[in-house]
Amino acid sequence: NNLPPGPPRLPIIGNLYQLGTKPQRSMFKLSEKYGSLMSLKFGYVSAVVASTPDTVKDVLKTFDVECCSRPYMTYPARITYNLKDLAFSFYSKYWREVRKMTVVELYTAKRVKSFQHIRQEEVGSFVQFMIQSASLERPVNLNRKLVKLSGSVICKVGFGICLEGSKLENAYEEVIQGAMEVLGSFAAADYFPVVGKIIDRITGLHNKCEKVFKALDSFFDQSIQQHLEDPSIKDDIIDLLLKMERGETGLGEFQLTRDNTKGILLNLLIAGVDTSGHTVTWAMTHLITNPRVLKKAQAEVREVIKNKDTITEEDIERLEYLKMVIKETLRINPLVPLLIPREASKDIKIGGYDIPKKTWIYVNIWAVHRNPNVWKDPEAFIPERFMDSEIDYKGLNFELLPFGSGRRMCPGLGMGMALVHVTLINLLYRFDWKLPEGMEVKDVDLEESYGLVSPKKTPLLLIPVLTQWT
Ligand code: HEM
Repeated sequence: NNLPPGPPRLPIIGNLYQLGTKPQRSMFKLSEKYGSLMSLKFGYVSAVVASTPDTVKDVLKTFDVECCSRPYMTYPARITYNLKDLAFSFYSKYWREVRKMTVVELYTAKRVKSFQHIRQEEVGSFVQFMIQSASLERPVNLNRKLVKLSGSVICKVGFGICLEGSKLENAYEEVIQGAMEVLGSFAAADYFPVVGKIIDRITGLHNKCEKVFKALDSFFDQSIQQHLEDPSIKDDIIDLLLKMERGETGLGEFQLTRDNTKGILLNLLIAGVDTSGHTVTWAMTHLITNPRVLKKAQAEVREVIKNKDTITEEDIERLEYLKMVIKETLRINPLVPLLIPREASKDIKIGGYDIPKKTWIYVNIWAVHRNPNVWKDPEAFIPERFMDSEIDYKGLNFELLPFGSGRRMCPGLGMGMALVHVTLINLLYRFDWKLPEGMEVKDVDLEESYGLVSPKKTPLLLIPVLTQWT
């Protein structure tokens, strides 16, 4: 075969030793030397990595059908009730039915709009918390508070229950973060048959997966039980899934079981929570370290919103600079830097190279978003680069793909971005921000941690300051 070039590999482990703790960065560096389509070997798994807009376009557009399945991954399979979900299941009739159903039930613009009052309510309580912290001049851990905010919204939208008082209330952060680590891990079990499972037991990955699975499972049981006991909770996604289980309505040719219901719910919880919350944390991190941008964004928000008591999602449209700030945040810190791995479902040829069937395909959008041929001074946070630019994140511009593109593109874009915008508007409109005593801008680090998502590694601590707009 004429495979894409790649770095030399060690016997047995292949290139695994080169991934380090931040695979997106290591792969980016390697691609600068070995090319925009690069071969890697992880144990017995052959993989390719696409790292530039052109090669990514080949994978996500030209060969979307051939590249949109997912490989079988041991721990995602366990957490998703053996691939009964949307994000990790193979490209199949089942996936198509679940995607169609969840898009209609949750992700259309109309549905997203219908959940506006929930976002409004939850952001309202979040603002109240900030006001208290501001009056006590107490630093707030924004990572934690923002993930909790998106968790509260998702619990109400998807599960019809309050996060507070639920089985996840106290373990919430730990469970979601653990799930992301397990889902994004380069697990030995996937690359070394038999012995890999033993390695994962030694490293603790197996146990972590079991712990996370049990916590999530009992949360799903609780939400489902609540629906079964209280007939007044109806017309939400759980209600529909339960009707499908009972055969009152169908999902194509499929008869749903409780595991299908839980698998589908899992995506909603996991995909919806970390992503939106951490995107706002990254935006605030870049704003506090770029006072010029913070000032400009605040001035715009305050000018447009003026003295309105309630900030609505209709206000977003008029906030041109804020939208650029968010785009720039998603460019520098795409929350899912390698997307979710794909697998070639047949032999294909990309850029003259052979990609054999069953090859795992990684799309390194972290690298795409730093491509020097597209982005001048790529590490600098400059929202103005989007001024007079057509580039958007909706999957049509292969230079900016925080939500992916093609058949597997994130269906939750609208829901996620509505929360990101409305939260950020509130934070900028109502408060000024300062660093905790003794800290300076240069002390705020920009290091990300790696899992399926890449949040800021050390929490962002900021003190909200009351203003005339609070
Ligand atoms: C800022 C917020 C978000 C970002 C940056 C984001 C990003 C992504 C990315 C990059 C993917 C993988 C696409 C691929 O593999 O090609 C994805 C998949 C997915 N996302 Fe999102 N997401 C966000 C919010 C949400 C929300 C709020 C939900 C649901 C409530 C959601 C549900 C999903 C699902 C179900 C998938 C799997 C789709 C499939 O494989 O068919 N996402 N997301």
